Amino acid sequence: MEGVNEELIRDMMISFIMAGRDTTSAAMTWLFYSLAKDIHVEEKLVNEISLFDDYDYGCDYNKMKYLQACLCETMRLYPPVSWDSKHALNDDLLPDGTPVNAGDRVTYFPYGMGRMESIWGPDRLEFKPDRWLDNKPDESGLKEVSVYKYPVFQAGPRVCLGKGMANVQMSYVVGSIVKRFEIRPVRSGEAVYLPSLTARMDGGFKVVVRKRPQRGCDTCLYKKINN
Ligand code: HEM
Repeated sequence: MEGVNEELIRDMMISFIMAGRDTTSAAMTWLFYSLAKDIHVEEKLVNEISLFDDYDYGCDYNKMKYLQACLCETMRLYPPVSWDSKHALNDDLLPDGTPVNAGDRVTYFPYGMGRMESIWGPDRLEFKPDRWLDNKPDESGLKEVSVYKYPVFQAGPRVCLGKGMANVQMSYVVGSIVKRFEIRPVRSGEAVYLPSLTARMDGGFKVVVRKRPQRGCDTCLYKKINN
């Protein structure tokens, strides 16, 4: 492509493919895997999804609290970006006094942080979307968790530019699929998390897909309740 900067094209392709595609597909793979392992969580999610129209999954995704909680919990245990490094240009001092010298590599580790007892408590290794729900009767949101404790999308000035879009995409795809189909793994046993630039499931996720009995959800109870 004459006159077009090849490095720019390369960088944009990396952004499209790695930043925008491999991350969301990895997160959804682990979500389908986690739902198949815990049918109570799956049942609760199907109940919530059946209150919404297909159209709402993308537009009103942040009203679907349990779906958001399932996505957060999946990415806590299986972050699409398991670690990431930066190189210091100049000497610096971290807020806790740790010196960083020019050229040093500093790595943050979402996979490790997602499994730390000091952050998530003794049940840190369990898949429990409820831990994200704010159950105060007057508020219906998700708990506020500092992005510095949960750096799945990075934090600060270089936070993921596609975070909002990723949530819309994943809510739409997961909502549409879970509403219609049951996904069950072909293999039994624990899947293996393969950390890489974007993390994958070893061998992929081979599944059997069955049509789910419909619950008359197209009447969109959510709108009826709220109008
Ligand atoms: C679950 C999905 C996603 C996760 C977990 C995720 C995670 C991350 C992380 C950890 C970074 C920081 C990387 C670094 O500091 O080097 C990042 C950066 C970025 N992400 Fe995402 N991402 C996701 C989806 C997306 C999507 C869908 C897009 C675009 C449509 C996107 C676009 C970007 C871009 C452009 C950056 C670079 C931002 C910068 O350096 O200023 N991401 N993402």
